[in-house]
Amino acid sequence: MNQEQNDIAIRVSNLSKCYHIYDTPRDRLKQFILPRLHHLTGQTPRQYFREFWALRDVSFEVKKGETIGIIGRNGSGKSTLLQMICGTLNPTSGSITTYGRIAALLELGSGFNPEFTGRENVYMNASVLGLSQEETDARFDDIAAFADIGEFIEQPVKTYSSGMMVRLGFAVQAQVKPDILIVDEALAVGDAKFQAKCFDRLQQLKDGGTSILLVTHSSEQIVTHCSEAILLDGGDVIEHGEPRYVVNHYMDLLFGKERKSYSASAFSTESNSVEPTQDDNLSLNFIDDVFSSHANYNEHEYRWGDGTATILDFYLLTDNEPYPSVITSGQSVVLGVAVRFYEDLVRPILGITIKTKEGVTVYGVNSETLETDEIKVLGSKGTTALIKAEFICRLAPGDYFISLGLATRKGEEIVPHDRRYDAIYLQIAPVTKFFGLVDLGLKLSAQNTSL
Ligand SMILES: Nc1ncnc2c1ncn2[C@@H]1O[C@H](COP(=O)(O)OP(=O)(O)OP(=O)(O)O)[C@@H](O)[C@H]1O
Repeated sequence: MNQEQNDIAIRVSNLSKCYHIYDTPRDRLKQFILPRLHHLTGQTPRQYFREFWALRDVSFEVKKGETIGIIGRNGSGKSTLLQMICGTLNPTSGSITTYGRIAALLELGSGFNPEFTGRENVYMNASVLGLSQEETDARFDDIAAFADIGEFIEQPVKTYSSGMMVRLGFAVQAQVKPDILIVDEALAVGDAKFQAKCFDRLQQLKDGGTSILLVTHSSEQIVTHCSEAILLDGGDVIEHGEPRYVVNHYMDLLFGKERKSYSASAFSTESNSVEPTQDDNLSLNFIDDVFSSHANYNEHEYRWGDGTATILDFYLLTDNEPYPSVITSGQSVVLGVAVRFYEDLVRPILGITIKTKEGVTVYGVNSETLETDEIKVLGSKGTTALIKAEFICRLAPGDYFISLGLATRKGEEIVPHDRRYDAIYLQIAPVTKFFGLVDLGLKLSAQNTSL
């Protein structure tokens, strides 16, 4: 085995899965019988099924100790992919190579026999994973303690709640220290405390060199726990890379209008006579897209939209410091954005969201929720506008990103013109005043009441 192979835990190459869909059970029967008869008669057989490609030409590698998140809408092919990696489903074409012991936490309680007790299932599960009776004896107390389901460990699994099943399943899989651990959405069932315990355990496994494939609908889990993410849609890999970027794309699939590719020309600016404006001692450019030229710009921003209106520039100001490298909690912040409308747009909406670096939304508003009438009347073709947001920064120390979006409504649907996710980076300085996520400005008072 060469060095490169030593580093790899899973290699998936051009993997595809095609299901045969039969409209009626009779078609299935015909498909089974008739080709055999045609074989005897020498006729060309007819096909009685439709092909459905649940996964198409998927390739990626997972290195040792790496955690890769797989995200996608319902039916995008995530479970199909995991089942093929676990060996419970055969690929139509392509190949999978895995190195080391694989443990999988797939569908709820899938590895359990419902008639057996928790204890018996632990032994069965562990033996499937390659542990001897003695090895399981040695680990049993740890497994039971991790699952923390009390006396239920001696009861048949069919009496368990779904949460208990996941607890026991995860406890077994995690205690055998697999080389590869596959977790399919199962953790979503556990309560928050148990989830936190599982993620601690996943971190320990990761530190010990276990590679993890995590399938989840939770973008926060992907951003927090994964080093890379893969977005599946309709059986295709449509994004593979930095988790934050992939998750933003996923959010657009869920909530956005169908993604239109934005071309340079869509965002290119027509030359006109509008001059850069001075505001709060900062110049904003209303002609060229100079957004990315400023200090707080995040080059990993994720941008898309139809380009009929664009966010060309921004400024950020705290206590007269333009584009501050560090902001102190409690300072007032002014954010200005320059927008330009290339078409007539009715009632444009500007949205602003602040997220932690883990992708957790701390705060989000838009001009509709705030009922900002001045923004509603903007949007005439060829015009530009300065939109200003002001707030007191009450964020806890850490790294944050501001996302901006310019959209209009078409009935119930939102039409995104320019979305600039995670486009502006904020660093909040350490403070000793409070701990936690946000400064609520709590005031303490006391009075001596002793007689
Ligand atoms: N045995 C099967 N026969 C035919 N089609 C199938 C079969 N199993 C899955 N599919 C189809 O393949 C597609 C992918 O299914 P899969 O379960 O992998 O999606 P998923 O991304 O895991 O979805 P979810 O988030 O809902 O769990 C779906 O359209 C599903 O209907």
